Amino acid sequence: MAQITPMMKQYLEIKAQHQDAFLFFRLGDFYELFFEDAKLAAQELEITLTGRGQGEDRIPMCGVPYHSADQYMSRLIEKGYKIALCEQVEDPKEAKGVVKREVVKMLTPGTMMNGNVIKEKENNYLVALTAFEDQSFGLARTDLTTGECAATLIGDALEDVIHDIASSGTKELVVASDLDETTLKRIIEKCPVTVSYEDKVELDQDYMNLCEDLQSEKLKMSFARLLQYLIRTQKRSLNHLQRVTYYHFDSFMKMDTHTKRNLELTESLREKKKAGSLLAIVDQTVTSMGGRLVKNWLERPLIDQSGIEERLKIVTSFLEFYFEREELRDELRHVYDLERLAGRIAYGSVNARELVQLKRSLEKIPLIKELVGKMVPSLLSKWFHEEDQVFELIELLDRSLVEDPPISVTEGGMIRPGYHEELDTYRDASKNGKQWIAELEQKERQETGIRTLKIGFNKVFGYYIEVTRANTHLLHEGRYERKQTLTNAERYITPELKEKEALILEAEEKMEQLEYDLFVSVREEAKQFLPFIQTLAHSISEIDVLAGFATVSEQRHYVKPTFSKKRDIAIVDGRHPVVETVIEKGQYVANDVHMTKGREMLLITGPNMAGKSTYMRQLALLAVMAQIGCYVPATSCELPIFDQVFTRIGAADDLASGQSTFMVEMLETRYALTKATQNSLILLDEIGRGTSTYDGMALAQAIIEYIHDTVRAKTLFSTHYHELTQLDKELADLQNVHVSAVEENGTVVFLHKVIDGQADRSYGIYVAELAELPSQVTERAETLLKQFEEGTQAQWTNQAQHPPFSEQQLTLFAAEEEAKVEKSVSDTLTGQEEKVLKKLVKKDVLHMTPIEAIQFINELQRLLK
Ligand SMILES: Nc1ncnc2c1ncn2[C@@H]1O[C@H](COP(=O)(O)OP(=O)(O)OP(=O)(O)O)[C@@H](O)[C@H]1O
Repeated sequence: MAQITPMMKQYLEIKAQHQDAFLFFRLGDFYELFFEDAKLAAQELEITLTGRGQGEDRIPMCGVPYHSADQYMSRLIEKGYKIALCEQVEDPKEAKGVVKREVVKMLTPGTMMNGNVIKEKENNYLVALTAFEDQSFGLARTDLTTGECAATLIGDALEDVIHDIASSGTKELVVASDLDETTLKRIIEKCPVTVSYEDKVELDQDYMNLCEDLQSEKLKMSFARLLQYLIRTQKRSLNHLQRVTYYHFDSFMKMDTHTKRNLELTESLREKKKAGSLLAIVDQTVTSMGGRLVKNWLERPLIDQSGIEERLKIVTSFLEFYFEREELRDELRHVYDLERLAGRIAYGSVNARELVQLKRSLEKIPLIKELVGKMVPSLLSKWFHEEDQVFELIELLDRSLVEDPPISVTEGGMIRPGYHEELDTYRDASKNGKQWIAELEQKERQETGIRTLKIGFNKVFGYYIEVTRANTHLLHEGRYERKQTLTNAERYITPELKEKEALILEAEEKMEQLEYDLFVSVREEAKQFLPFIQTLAHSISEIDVLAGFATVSEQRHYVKPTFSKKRDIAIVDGRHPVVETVIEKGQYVANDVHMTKGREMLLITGPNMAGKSTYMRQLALLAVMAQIGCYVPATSCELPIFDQVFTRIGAADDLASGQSTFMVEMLETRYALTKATQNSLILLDEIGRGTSTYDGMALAQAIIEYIHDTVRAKTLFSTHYHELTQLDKELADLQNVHVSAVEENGTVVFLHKVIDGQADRSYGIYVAELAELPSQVTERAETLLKQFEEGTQAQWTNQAQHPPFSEQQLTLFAAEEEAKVEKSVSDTLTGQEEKVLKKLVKKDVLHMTPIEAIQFINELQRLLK
């Protein structure tokens, strides 16, 4: 670059400080982006890339208008980028040289307060990770939109850290710049979040009180990193942050990301949508706050029995009162998102309309409280205290704000008459002035005799008297000053009109300013109520979630689970909560699960598609539902409280990490074998199928033996290796079960019923037929199967004599196809036609050029002629 302008110099200096973000550089009415930022933004936002300067020095540039910048910024944030917002911080008229500019705020995925990134029923977490010398980790998280803050410590287990970060809603991770590279890489591989850096870990004096509940220095340090990052990037009040709660990582049922995904807890595997997940079934909430809470609960089921039973007890009570519960839910529907509203009050971004919505929500509280009191009187004091504050806040908002204020806070129309004397005086002045003008209009009409004379207002000329051209001669000479000429009319002013105008405009200007100031003071006053609003929000969310559990339990005929001290599983007529809703009514086959002494492990065999995976997932889902405090789909259900659930079902979701499917399967299995305890649940689906039969079978057996003898966790193991069913003779706690199927007139009927004993066949070829594989393949497979079963497979092991199956079969198909064509062609056609058709059939059309094709058709035509 030959020469850079002073402004570019300023740009480059600021950009150097914000390498990892798009620098939105304010230039007048635009935010401009330069160099690589411009190229990437133009591509991501599909806007035109232009340039600044000439020739070789031309700098790539693109820009977005200031007034519509929000939508562009949100789109970048949604894609995981960060933005440094650089504003002009002095008045350009007063600037000497280049206008002073500063980054006033960072916009990042984890710190957004609004825009598309913020999903109504989802948290938006920013997580800070601190690695300590003793190999332990500290995690602190916050959702800025709600102010929720929490922290935990995790011993030397990166996997646990990853699972905690991966819990849904984490948008951004803050780490120290010297965090070990492999550690960071492993985290990012599993949870692709935006990474940011913060090295300062001293606790800011202003926010000390937030950490009062944190006992250890490590926890405080972890939270301090988060806080320092927020202070540095947000540069504004953070006083809606709530006290940091400590959560013990071990106080929840642990599930790794793979397990959560596989059980389709919060989204379906294929479509990655809520529909088809367990969440879609158990989330019957009617508020956004409730929606977020139920998702959180699903991510972290409880393991403390009293906590679970407290929730179940409430669900039971809600179930007993149908009408009250429905009325309660109707009331809850009118409750606004109090948590996020609290965030906006604290941030100073709340408008009058939202405050009125807050008031209307608060007005619902007394009735909600009364209904809750009828159903669960014992919880009233937990959920609703500080009742006075409800009324105080309602009173404040009612007294100060009109019923239907505008969204804008600068154009007046928000404050209720009678709230402020001075404002009322200005309003009167403005109103009287307008009245005076209306009267003047009448007077002028009479005096001049012009019936069409009118008084109007515009921003440029203020008030004016408008007279059509034809009538201007009727005006008194010298009294009216002409201001504007229109096609058919003239506009005039008079000294007395201008005098009144000054009074009216002054009153209006003062009124708007005063209204704004008054509104800000109401908003400030509302800030005093923040802790109360936040607590209330939490109670409302809990009530909403639990009333929703009662609703779904009633609609779908769930039962209350009980918990076994002996670690027994006794489920009668259990159903898969999601599958039962998608198959035809009455078609779902309920299944029992009995796992007690002597049958701690079930080895499941049965045809493909019979329902093995459904049965396995069903058990895990019932456990999760029970431990979040919901009833479960069964006739009766006794379960242990599981500390962890491990699944190895399906594969191919880790291809991005560059590992083979089989390797991933083994890694996940290792994780289960090393982490599971006697109180865990392990689901292993066809382990070993990713390698050769003997390897696979050997591994499967060894894994079963290891779990049986050493881990002793409750385990479901499905397999197609029927040889493994012999293991029940040696392993005292292993029981064979199978999903039954019957053959009727050559077709297989899947009964989906799981019963004790082993399956005799897999019916894989039958499923292949259902999938309409070419009949040559399935017929050949039948023959091979017979040979295998007759013990003649040995000859197939010699690869040298037999080409690989696919190759041999393909040549076979090709020859057969050709013979068929030749035969059918020769049956009906003349010699020449036959020749043409044969030529056509043999030609490799897909590899011809257009010219070759034309020549070829020409030749065929010639033959026929
Ligand atoms: N208990 C049941 N009642 C009714 N239908 C069921 C039941 N269980 C499973 N199904 C149906 O059968 C389909 C296949 O079930 P699933 O995937 O569990 O079979 P699988 O035995 O694991 O098959 P594979 O061995 O091929 O993986 C399900 O999508 C569902 O539609």
